[in-house]
Amino acid sequence: KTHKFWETQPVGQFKDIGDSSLPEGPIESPTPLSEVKQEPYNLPTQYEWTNCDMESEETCNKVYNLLKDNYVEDDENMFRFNYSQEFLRWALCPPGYYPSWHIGVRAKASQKLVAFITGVPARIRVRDAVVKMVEINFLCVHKKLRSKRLAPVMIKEVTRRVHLENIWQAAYTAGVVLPTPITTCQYWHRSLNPKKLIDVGFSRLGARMTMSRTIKLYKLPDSPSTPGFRKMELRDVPAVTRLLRNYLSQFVVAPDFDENDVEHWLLPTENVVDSYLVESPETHEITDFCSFYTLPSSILGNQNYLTLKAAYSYYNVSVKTPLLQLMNDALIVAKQKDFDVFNALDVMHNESFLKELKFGPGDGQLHCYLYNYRLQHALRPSELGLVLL
Ligand SMILES: CCOC(=O)c1cnc2ccc(OC)cc2c1SCCC#N
Repeated sequence: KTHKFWETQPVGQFKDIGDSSLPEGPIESPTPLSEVKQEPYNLPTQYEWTNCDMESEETCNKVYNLLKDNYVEDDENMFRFNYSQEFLRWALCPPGYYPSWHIGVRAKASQKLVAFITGVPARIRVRDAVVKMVEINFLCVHKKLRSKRLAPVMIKEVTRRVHLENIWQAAYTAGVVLPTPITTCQYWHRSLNPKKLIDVGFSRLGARMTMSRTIKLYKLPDSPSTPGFRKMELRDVPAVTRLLRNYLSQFVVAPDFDENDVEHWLLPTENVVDSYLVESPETHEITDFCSFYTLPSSILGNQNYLTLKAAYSYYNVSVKTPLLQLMNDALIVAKQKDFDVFNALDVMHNESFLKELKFGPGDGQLHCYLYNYRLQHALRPSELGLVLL
């Protein structure tokens, strides 16, 4: 397969796989800032660059609608991600973010937003090196402008703006294979509302299974089983940060979260992220943590349902409470909050609970990438401690 654009980029190339003479780490050295291209890349003449101020209700709404109508769909075009406006503000405005990294492409004549790409800063540890990176996300080109080769120039433009801030590495994911994944994850799905998933055509009634038998199979208790299981609060940030940093230290690639990061990424935010912890009733020590984020999807071409309410496993820490029990409690609270499905990737220790908690494997894969950073060989998903939104 020819990757015209990616073969020009400092990423692991397929031809290099297995070449152990190539050292692990940055592929290209930083360029002196004076040598970074100072002016934006050229777009086709009828389009212009525009910075999208995500803290502006009006602009955030335009980005929301572009993504709602044109962002990623599954292979069978049954679903399209429908990130909410509050989710987009959360995902794109973390501590230290750069508004200039929320890049839109506008049609000059109509002033309509026709494409989008974003970067947010992140400190990511790779083995024992903490690297300042950008997390690239939400690359979206309007359905009517596909195959105009807009994506490569958008990727070059966000790269240029990131270089101007002296950042030289990136992390990103894609449903497609590009040079070269550091790992490939599998999606797993746990039905919470099996009737709806069957009605929309995602799930099918098992052989010799009735609908009522299927509903019973996925039934969950009304409340969590772990004593001391409660919502995370602001006062818990120091303890959760310690717990999470220690737990993530076992993975090859993981975020290097500090208390500021934990406060932004993990404090419960309505309709965006839910996080719970276990506080020992005896000692009041915080021993475990689990979290999931809210990412609805539009259901395409179904008369009875418009939206799928999906929860996505985020960061979970099991020290005292078995991960199986902790995640079962996460399923219980997600069901209480009326989610239709709980999704998880086979990253970190997730494989240990997926089958037992009645997750089924999805048919989509998620490939994870680093830009300008070589790993000598691909990782197992269980070695990845990073969840990108
Ligand atoms: C019911 C299980 O499937 C999904 O939750 C879902 C929902 N919306 C999507 C939108 C675009 C899409 O494009 C790959 C996939 C989905 C998926 S499956 C992969 C995500 C997970 N877990």
